[in-house]
Amino acid sequence: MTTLETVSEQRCFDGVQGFYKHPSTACGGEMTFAVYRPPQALSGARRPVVTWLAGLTCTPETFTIKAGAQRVAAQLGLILVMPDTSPRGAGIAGEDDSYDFGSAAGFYLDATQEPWSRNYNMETYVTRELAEIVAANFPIDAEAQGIFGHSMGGHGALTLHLRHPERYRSVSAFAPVSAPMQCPWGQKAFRNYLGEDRDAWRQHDASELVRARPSDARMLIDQGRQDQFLEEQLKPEIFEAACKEAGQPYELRMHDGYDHSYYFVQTFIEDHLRHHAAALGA
Ligand SMILES: N[C@@H](CCC(=O)N[C@@H](CS)C(=O)NCC(=O)O)C(=O)O
Repeated sequence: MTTLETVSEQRCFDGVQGFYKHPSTACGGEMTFAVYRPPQALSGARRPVVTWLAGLTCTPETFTIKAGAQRVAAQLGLILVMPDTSPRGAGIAGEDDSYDFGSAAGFYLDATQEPWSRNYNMETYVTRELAEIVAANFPIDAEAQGIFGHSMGGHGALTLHLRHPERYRSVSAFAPVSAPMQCPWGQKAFRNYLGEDRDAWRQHDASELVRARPSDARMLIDQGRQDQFLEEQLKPEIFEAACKEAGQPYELRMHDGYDHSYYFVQTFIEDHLRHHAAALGA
């Protein structure tokens, strides 16, 4: 049984916002994550849980502090889980050199290439190791789990839902990296974590995955039209075309004036929380 250390716990909208750390087998070192427990969960009642995957440069604190999600999660009785965006301090040469690869850029996949494969196993970490730790330590309803995220984390939410539809029944994303094989962020990450095999890349590209195995869940995606990464990195039109072709239920909402920041995320976070609560029967 993994030992969980409480870093901090604070009252928030009659629930508890906590930060925790634990030794991780998947990531070969200590990992930190955050959990918000709504008031309904404090008496031990099992509640639906939604995991938030953050983007490049983020930590478990980013969404926790900037998205303003706790007020509505408290109303809806949703437990929120905020993992880190990569292993930390793995000791791999170059891991801290760039903002879009290595530390804070784990891309929610298991690396197959040395030296990254020793620590950078964020898919196993999020979907198995952390999921088990959360289930053992917090009153989640294991049959009611969803996933959402922003940018690199939007990519993670779409791909982890499509790869594990039985675990994550509801899904949504803000400004996701929608076709990573066709953008610089994705190509850099896939080349270094997965090598040159394009078939391996396809298993982690939402636009490729949705064509191969669409899900029954309706995907909610929000995207700002003034997002500085829209054309070069995010490419929602490729994912939209793939969803149409595959018959994947989805709603892509384009918003005038919004950029890539957490001001955009906090504007629409309530819609996403309600989307998950409705899908999970909260
Ligand atoms: N720092 C990068 C941009 C990184 C970035 O925009 N990260 C997004 C996710 S992809 C984010 O949420 N950053 C944290 C924040 O806004 O607090 C740059 O200089 O271009």
